[in-house]
Amino acid sequence: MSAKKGDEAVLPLFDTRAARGGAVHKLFCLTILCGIVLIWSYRLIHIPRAGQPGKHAWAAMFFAEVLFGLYWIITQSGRWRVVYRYPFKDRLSTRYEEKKLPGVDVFVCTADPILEPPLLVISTVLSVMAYNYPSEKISVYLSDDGGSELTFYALFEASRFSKYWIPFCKKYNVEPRSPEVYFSCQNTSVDESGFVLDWTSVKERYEDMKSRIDSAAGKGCIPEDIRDQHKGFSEWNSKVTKQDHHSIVQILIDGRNPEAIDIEGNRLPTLVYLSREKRPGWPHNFKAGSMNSLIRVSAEISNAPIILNVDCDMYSNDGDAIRDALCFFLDEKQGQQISYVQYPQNYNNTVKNDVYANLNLATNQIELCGLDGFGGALYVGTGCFHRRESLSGKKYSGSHKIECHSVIDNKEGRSVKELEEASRTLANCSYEKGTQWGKEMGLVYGCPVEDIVTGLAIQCRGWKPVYYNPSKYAFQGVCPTTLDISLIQYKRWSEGMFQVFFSKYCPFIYGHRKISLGAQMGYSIYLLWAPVSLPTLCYVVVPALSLLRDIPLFPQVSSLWFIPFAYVFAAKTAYTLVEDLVIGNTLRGWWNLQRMVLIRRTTAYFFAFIDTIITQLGLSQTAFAVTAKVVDDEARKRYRKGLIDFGSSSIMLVIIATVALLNLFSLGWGIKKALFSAPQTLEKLVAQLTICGIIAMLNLPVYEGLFFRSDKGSIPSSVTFEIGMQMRLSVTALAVIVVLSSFGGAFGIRFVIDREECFSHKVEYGNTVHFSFVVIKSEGSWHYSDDGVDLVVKGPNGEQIHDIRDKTSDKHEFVAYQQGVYRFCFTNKSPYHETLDFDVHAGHFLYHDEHAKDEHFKPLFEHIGKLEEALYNIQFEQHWLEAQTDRQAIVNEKMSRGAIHKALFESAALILASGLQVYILRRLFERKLGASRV
Ligand SMILES: O=c1ccn([C@@H]2O[C@H](COP(=O)(O)OP(=O)(O)O[C@H]3O[C@H](CO)[C@@H](O)[C@H](O)[C@H]3O)[C@@H](O)[C@H]2O)c(=O)[nH]1
Ligand SMILES: [Mn+2]
Repeated sequence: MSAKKGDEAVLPLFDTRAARGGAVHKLFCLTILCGIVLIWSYRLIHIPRAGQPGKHAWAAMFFAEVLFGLYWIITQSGRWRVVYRYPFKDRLSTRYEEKKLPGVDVFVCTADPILEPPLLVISTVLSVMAYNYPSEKISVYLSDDGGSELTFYALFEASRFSKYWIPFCKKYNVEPRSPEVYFSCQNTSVDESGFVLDWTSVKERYEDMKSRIDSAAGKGCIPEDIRDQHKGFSEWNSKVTKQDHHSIVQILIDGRNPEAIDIEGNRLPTLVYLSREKRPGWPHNFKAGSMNSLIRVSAEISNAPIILNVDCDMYSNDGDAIRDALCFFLDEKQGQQISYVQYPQNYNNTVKNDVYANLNLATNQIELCGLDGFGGALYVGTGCFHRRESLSGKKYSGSHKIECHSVIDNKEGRSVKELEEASRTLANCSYEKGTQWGKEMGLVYGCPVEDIVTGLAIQCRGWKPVYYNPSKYAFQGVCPTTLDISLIQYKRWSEGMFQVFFSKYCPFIYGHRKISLGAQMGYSIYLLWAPVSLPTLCYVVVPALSLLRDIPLFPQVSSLWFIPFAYVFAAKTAYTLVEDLVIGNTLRGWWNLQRMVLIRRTTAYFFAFIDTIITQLGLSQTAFAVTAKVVDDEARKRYRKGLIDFGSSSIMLVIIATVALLNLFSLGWGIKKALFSAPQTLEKLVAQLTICGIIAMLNLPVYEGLFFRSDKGSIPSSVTFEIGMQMRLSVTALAVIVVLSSFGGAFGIRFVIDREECFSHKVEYGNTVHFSFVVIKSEGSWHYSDDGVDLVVKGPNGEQIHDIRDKTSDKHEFVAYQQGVYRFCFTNKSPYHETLDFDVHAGHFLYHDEHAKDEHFKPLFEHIGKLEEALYNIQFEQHWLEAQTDRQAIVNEKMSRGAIHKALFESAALILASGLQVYILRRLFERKLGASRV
């Protein structure tokens, strides 16, 4: 070793390499940028002139495209200078003896014994206790914001089980070191008899422990005989509640004690339970508050220079991760400036094709590396190694060598009792009063994404963070397995991040001259999630609505202007697709990701946007809704099957369903138009049709959830109901009718009638025939009358079915008991020519059918039937409204203005309706949050 030492010392402990292919990528970006600029130009050059319809829709599209374009520019920072990190832990081992390695304090945070079951928590704790690292240098701290005796009990059990678990892990180098995960995998094909014996006995112990914890959880109390085994249990009495209790600090294993050893006689890591004081009226600042207490308490007890922070569900998946991370901190040249080493968030419960897009492949493998390239590696709250100095608020000042002290036995230091006493004070509510904690020291308070903002603050103090994404996951956690949970999580993130953008920590201001422009932009990729909801909503609503009203918003296909639109869309899509496939996604996984992006943007981000504005106005405060880590068995099964769990009737579902149905209807409508009108019309509407078509395809599972599924994860009928009630315009019905019957023979015509005019319509046996008419205008513009027309309907044999007299509008329906040609004859008795709008529609109504006997389908068909009827009413009403407006327009001699006003009115109504919806949604949503608030 001594011979090699000389040249070893100069070799770096890690390497940073830039990704290949940079130049080609930059060129590609340039072409997209050109496309975007051309799109903007098109919008500016072709603004509809006064009098042309669709001005507002045009403005909305321009607004959306400008925001999309700008956001796209910002996101390029994540791909501009991608770097990868390579630590060399072999060099570390040769350079540092075990004794010389620094101590590591591991913080595990938990907040709720129901959402985060104690068994999950202790599995994480056990996994970090079992690192391939000198045990006496590891101290594990569990912060329990739930203040739960059960969690304490589980940790107490874990402290005993660790005596078997740690030596077992190290002896056979088992992975992963979470006992729960390890034993749930089938992994005993090794026929070393010694191993099998050990495996069996450790597993038995584990199962025993599990059943004791489970039974305590079931009973809701800790058995007396166990309570007597540790003094810590006396901390709990009837007065202790989650929101109101004194600080509890219990050192369960004192690593300095030479007697704290495992069954093989090796030292054990220190293990500490902490539940900081909580009092009503004292803000506890969620996870940030918990981390800051941990920083102080651990400083008192072990004060290791390196801190590893994991969430309670993020177990260690690689026994060597500490050594990898140390390569960065201990590197002679660059190590001293490094503040933290962040690992990506990976999950062990993702499913094939990833329905909720939890994998974040592109983020983990590219974007975060891109940020790292600009010196802006994010701190994402878990799986992060910190330098204690930088986390506690110290500025980078040039020399920060990590002290590697050896362990002192407790005989020389303070007693466990003294340490616990001292620590308790540090975890009291009042301790931080008048200090810089939460501001300049520790994690930053006041934001639901304490991690991101703290990382930014650390960077702005001159430190250089590192993002390291090893091929073997260092940590694995639990990702959301229902749509609700996932959207609530994304809402917290996007809201928290948008708040940062508005606060003094806005990277462009706070980071000005402190971090590079690339890093400032990189942060903004995430900080601006919430506002991206606005252009997205424009794009999923406006083209569809305009299609319904035959207003083209895009250049026609034969125009050169069509090219930039098509290019930008195709290039971007192809790029993300290829990228995703290259980094290991499947085609369906990518497709699911597109759907989730759409859903997140139109719901979670949108609500986050609204809530941020409200918070900015000082009207409310944001809470931290803890992500549930467990769901019931049925929900788990649906998740495994890849079925979207729409779950409870969250208000977000109303938006999801509305967007889905609106686009489906517009698509149907557009196709119908395309089939029955001149090709030029089609050419103008191709782009909108495509947009609606893609959105409809993305939403296939939503339609399934609305109409075809009946399990608990399907969309509850209250959502459909809410759409109907709140939107007035029952999009649900519209969609269904288009799909089921619009091709079956709907017929709408506007014509001028002098005296008499007849129409024939062929009808199948058993069809229900709906018809309606509206008198739009009379010929002379000065003449405004309520003169009506007569309508006589006759069947194939000349029998009279309806006789309507002197009406300006009417609608009826009848069932055709005979197949053949039905005649509709209008008579105009007034001396003027009248313009008439006439609609007839013969549908094969499913709910009239006898064969719908299957109990399973019957409710569905009834539902559809009702919807169909509802649609017809709406269509009729729309016609009537239109006719009224046109009539008005004639009177005013301002036809076009009238149309614009109408559009305005319609959009205003829609916005109003959505506003109302949002309000109700918010209230509901808040109640939902309230339920899981900590
Ligand atoms: O009052 C609280 C609330 C939460 N937590 C803990 O914080 C962690 C993260 O909470 P979780 O509900 O799992 O949030 P996620 O959305 O999964 O968390 C991501 O995003 C958060 C910021 O929004 C970060 O704090 C997390 O570290 C990061 O993993 C969990 O261990 C909780 O126990 C507390 O300790 N105290
Ligand atoms: Mn989590």
